Amino acid sequence: MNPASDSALIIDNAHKTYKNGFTALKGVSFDVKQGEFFGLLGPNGAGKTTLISAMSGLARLTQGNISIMGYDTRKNPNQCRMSLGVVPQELVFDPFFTVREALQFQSGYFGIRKNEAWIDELLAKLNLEDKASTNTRNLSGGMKRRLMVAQALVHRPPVIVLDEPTAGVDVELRQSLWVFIEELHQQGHTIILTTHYLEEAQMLCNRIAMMKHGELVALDSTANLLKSGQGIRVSLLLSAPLPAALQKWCVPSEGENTVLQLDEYAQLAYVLSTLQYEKVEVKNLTVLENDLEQVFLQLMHDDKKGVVAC
Ligand SMILES: Nc1ncnc2c1ncn2[C@@H]1O[C@H](COP(=O)(O)OP(=O)(O)OP(=O)(O)O)[C@@H](O)[C@H]1O
Repeated sequence: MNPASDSALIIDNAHKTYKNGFTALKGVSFDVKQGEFFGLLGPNGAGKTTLISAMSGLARLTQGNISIMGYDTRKNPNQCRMSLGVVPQELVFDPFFTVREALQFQSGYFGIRKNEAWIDELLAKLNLEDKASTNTRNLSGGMKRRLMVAQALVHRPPVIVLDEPTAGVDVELRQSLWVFIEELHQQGHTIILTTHYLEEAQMLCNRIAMMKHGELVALDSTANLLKSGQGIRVSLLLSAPLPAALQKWCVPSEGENTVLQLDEYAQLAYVLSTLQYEKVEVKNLTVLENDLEQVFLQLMHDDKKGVVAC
């Protein structure tokens, strides 16, 4: 590690234009400190995987620099490779290996010979022990996903990037995966996570970057992003259907409650007086907390950029 750097990752003005002329990254810059649990969020096509590919050396930036644990990806590719473990989105395996062989092969790729103790630990932590001798082509999707996680960790990298690690993983496994990742985080690993499950990002990440069309549109602590959510949401249990005059604020919700998204508290007074006038009784009223999904949707539908504190 470069002792001068306390950053696990520095993205400096990253641009990427693919051969077909499409520009997927338009000058992205941010810094992830060592030990952070960092979220990289954005809708499909925002450029997250392109950025991760550039970190791991699979894609070359058209302009800009990336450094990992103080090492430049172009000047020190080997140190970067050793410092980084990427769990990719795509499930790719050599179908002729068993689970254990795949992990042994991956260890060899990093020049690590005696890795059995750590491989056993990874198999146990990821509930793959009884699949150690199973051929990778005979694993279920969720098991393959767990093997991808194990493969990314064979060299105990200080920086771990997880590109949608819970896609296609059932609830129980998802939870056990997060316990394990949280354990690695507690041990000092830097975790960078992309996910479309925003409640996971809200629960796990200390800081979050949001991307849209190859640009950063927000970068702040999770707490500050939650505070930045505009408007208020109220959940109402009503004695009769919502009057037509209030339908414009109604947002989809589960259960029998009606949820309204309002711009300001003054509108709540109007809602209550309209309900009273229409003789609709309010049996229960709850002001809902902002959640990351709401902030995300606001930012994605907003033309303004919300890039804030680093
Ligand atoms: N090899 C390529 N050649 C041309 N365009 C590409 C290539 N790879 C990706 N793109 C385009 O770059 C954009 C960003 O893609 P990328 O996979 O980085 O997005 P993403 O944020 O990871 O999306 P998702 O959430 O769907 O994984 C998309 O419009 C995609 O079609």
